[in-house]
Amino acid sequence: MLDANRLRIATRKSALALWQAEHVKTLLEQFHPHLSVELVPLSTRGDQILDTPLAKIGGKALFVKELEEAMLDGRADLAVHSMKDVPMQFPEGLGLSVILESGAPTDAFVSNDHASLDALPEGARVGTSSLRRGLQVSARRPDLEVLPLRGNVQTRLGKLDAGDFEAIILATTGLQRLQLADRITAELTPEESLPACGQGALGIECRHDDADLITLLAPLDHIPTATRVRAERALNTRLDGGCQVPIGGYAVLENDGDTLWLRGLVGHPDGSVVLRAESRGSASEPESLGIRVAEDLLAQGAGEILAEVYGGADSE
Ligand SMILES: NCc1[nH]cc(CCC(=O)O)c1CC(=O)O
Repeated sequence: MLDANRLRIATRKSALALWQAEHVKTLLEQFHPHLSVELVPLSTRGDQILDTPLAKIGGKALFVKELEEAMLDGRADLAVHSMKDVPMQFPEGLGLSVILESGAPTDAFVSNDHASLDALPEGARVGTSSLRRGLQVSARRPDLEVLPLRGNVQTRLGKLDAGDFEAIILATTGLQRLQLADRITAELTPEESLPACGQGALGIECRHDDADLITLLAPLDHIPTATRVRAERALNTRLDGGCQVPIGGYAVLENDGDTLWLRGLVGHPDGSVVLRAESRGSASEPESLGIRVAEDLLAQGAGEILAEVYGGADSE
């Protein structure tokens, strides 16, 4: 932190990224009225390459590299990330300092003509580039045609409205944050679409050695969300999951926050195999619960499915 009264948030320029950065700015200025927080909008390589499947261009790290460089060379103090997009490893000197209270963790079914996934006509086209979403759609409705859909939230809705698809699947919270909740036709239950690890939650990345900044960020930390996300990320890490993977992980707190219930899923991208595991454990040890559920999935053959997806250039 160069200046005790001024903080700079590195952010991508998409509407969702800007909303998230503004949200953190508002919270920080509420907790610390003397602070002035500004946004530093940056273009990332990921934003510039829109037509190639993410798995082929090196995954979601492409969306954070420029932000991380800005923090490392002192052009910015912090960056706000959707926890489901944050890689497990951080560059030397950077780390996750806090996890904010989660929005809705679910996926949303969005269609202009059809009320639900089950109500789609045979052969209908469903847009999503998420292997996790696609495989769950295909497993439930093998007759549907799951097609790639990339771009920011508005671009994806535009392609639906243009008639490219009968329905698309998006994150509920992304639509809510952009004041587009009225586009949600039906919120998918975790049984219909198990969310991604960390979905709905925001995290803040900054330099490890920036002790003053870490003190300022502390009031934004939300322990129940952090607990949930730690279990989900431990599951993902034990499965050796990168970002673009056919893995779901979703934990909820029970018993006044004493117990965590974690459900995990790994599937073949075409939906022909779906492995599920779940377990409950102490909320004081989220990582061991995540590892346990991951090992249950591995015992069922998750490793073979994931090796095929990572190794197979023709998986997308
Ligand atoms: N993949 C892009 C992305 N990253 C985070 C969100 C939504 C916000 C969140 O889940 O925290 C979205 C949009 C989407 O998946 O529809």
